[in-house]
Amino acid sequence: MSTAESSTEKPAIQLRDLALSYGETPILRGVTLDLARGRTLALLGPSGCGKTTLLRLLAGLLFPTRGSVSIDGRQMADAATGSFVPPERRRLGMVFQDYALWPHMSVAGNVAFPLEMAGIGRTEIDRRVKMALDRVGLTDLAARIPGDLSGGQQQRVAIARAIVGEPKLVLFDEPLSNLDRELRESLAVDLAQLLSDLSMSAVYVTHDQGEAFTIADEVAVMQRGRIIQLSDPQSLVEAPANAAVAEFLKLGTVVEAERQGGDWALAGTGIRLAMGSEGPADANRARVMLGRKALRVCPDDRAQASGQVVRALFRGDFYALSVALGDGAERVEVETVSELRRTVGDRVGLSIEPAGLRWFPAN
Ligand SMILES: Nc1ncnc2c1ncn2[C@@H]1O[C@H](COP(=O)(O)OP(=O)(O)OP(=O)(O)O)[C@@H](O)[C@H]1O
Repeated sequence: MSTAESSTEKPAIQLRDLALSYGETPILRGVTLDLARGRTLALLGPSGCGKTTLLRLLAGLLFPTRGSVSIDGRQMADAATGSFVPPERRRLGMVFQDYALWPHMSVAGNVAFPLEMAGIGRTEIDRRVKMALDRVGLTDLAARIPGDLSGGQQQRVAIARAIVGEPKLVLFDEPLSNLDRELRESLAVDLAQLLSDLSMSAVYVTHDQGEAFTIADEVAVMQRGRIIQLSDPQSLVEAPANAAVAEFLKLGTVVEAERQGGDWALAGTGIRLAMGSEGPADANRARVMLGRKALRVCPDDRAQASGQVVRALFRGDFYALSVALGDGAERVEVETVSELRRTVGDRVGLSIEPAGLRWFPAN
């Protein structure tokens, strides 16, 4: 294999058992992953799960308590040997929340800024700025100031500034989180297109799953300092690795199930979910996710369960319903959809589609 060939195979990122603690408190608990070049990885998870900590370890703003970080085949930090490459020598681009553009500087001035800080000569700066603006389609707006640009154009300035130094990896720290939902959704689509056109390797921190699914090739779902699943967006939805992922992604309602007379039923109720052959073998209790397609509102004579509508939201061409099944301590709320209008307090019959259930081991 030639050197050129082998160098193209170096992963953009390699993390090995990466951990970080503050004193006795573990924050990141051993993350191992590879990201291939030109791919975008989203770090997705609830507040406090360690996304920013992982990003800061990649950026070189934190030193790991355990494990190692390599970027583009080069070791950047290794807790075992103490080796450490400082942030300014990691060849990274960063895009922050709200882009952090200088309001008084022109578009070209903003993009030139990191090169000026690095002491690069004027002619070279002009050449690189022109190239970066060209790549993001902003050449004609070089003399404008950020305040005179649309949200999408400002995003492009921030990206041009992040790529002007020809980084090996671009880190995005919740860049859209302070924007309103409509703008966020349209900018996420633009950004996904731009990242794919630029073939950049990127890591994107977000707590918004829609944004992660739009932008990323791979999504790492994090919980309490660990990656609980790393997959492409479609596999995450179709095959959540465990109940925690299914619950975090709100793919449906996860409920307790128990065997009753050989078949599976909603725990504590007589509501039959599946025949014994359709649930997990060798267990008497399990957890099961009732996805929206697992339950259908149907006429009473075909219903396998009935419940009371506790929430009904009109979504344009259907109603999203929350239905309470069972009663007392065993009452559970499940989500379903109905094409016919239903209101709070209505009793509805539900049919259960075993193919729409996803089984997980009991806790
Ligand atoms: N300097 C510090 N000392 C002690 N604990 C810290 C420090 N910095 C962060 N933490 C804790 O580490 C945990 C993970 O923080 P981190 O910022 O990585 O989470 P996050 O997933 O990015 O959350 P968010 O979405 O809210 O930004 C949090 O519980 C936080 O309080």
